Amino acid sequence: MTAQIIDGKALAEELRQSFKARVETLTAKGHQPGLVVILVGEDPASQVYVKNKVNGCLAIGMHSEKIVYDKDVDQQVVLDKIAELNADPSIHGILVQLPLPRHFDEEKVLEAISAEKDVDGFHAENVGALSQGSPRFIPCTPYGVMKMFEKGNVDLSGQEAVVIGRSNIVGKPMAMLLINAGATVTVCHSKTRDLKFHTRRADIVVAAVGKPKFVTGDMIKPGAVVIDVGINRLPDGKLCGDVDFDDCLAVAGQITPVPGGVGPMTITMLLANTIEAAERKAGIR
Ligand SMILES: Nc1nc(=O)c2c([nH]1)NC[C@@H]1CN(c3ccc(C(=O)N[C@@H](CCC(=O)O)C(=O)O)cc3)C=[N+]21
Ligand SMILES: [Mg+2]
Repeated sequence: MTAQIIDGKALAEELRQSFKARVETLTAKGHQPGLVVILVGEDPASQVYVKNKVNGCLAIGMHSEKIVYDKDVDQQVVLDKIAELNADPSIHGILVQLPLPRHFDEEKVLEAISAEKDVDGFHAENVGALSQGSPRFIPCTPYGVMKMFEKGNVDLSGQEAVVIGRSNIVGKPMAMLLINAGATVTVCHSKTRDLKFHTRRADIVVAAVGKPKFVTGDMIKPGAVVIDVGINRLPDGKLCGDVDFDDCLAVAGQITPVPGGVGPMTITMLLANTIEAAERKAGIR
């Protein structure tokens, strides 16, 4: 048996094409969607992601700009910029690229972003709305994964789902979305005693651990859907996920690749959230 591959890159492109008309309508009404990405420091991987985000916006007619600060910048400078962007009617989405340098209070920075412009969905108000089952902005990576389930015709209701990783960015919101969709959800993490016991009985496994090729074929139930959220840079410069793709390919029913899986979908859902923010402001939804 060979798993069906869920092509995130193709789905991302399909969705981005469908966004163009919405952007055009908004622009004609004087509400061209605008996203600002704030980057602190010069981490090369972050620079690539930020460039992909800005270019993804521009390619479908949105406005986008990045603001780059030196890694030693005073936190107050960033907070003042966020306040300015909160008040700027031409900007609908604000994203502060994580992680921030150590002298930053990450929570304070994220809470400074207006909840209406928090296209990452990391603001406490938006986290609360999601956990109550009435999301306003869904965090981009888990949102992208949900779209991939849709594309792969994965019916989540009643399914056993295991999320590996409990981060605020991926694991927790992913678990919330799966619960809201009717799955029975187990969240595993570094303290989990017998990980394989859990993953072996799962119909759906979402890996967000940050360890290259961590999930192997023997951990997977035959036919399961395996979603790889990991982005690990190997010493040879190659990108690799948290899933041992070649090993799981023979066991899984459906699987996502890295690159070309969840990553492109993350950026696509960032565009979707920014467009949605502009539509709300324009009174379209
Ligand atoms: N506030 C904030 N929001 C984020 O959404 C956020 C963040 N901070 N910090 C970093 C992570 C990481 N992230 C990625 C997005 C796209 C790809 C992506 O497009 N990956 C391509 C490959 C890109 C490459 O070649 O490096 C792929 O998987 O095919 C990867 C990683 C968003 N993040
Ligand atoms: Mg963890």
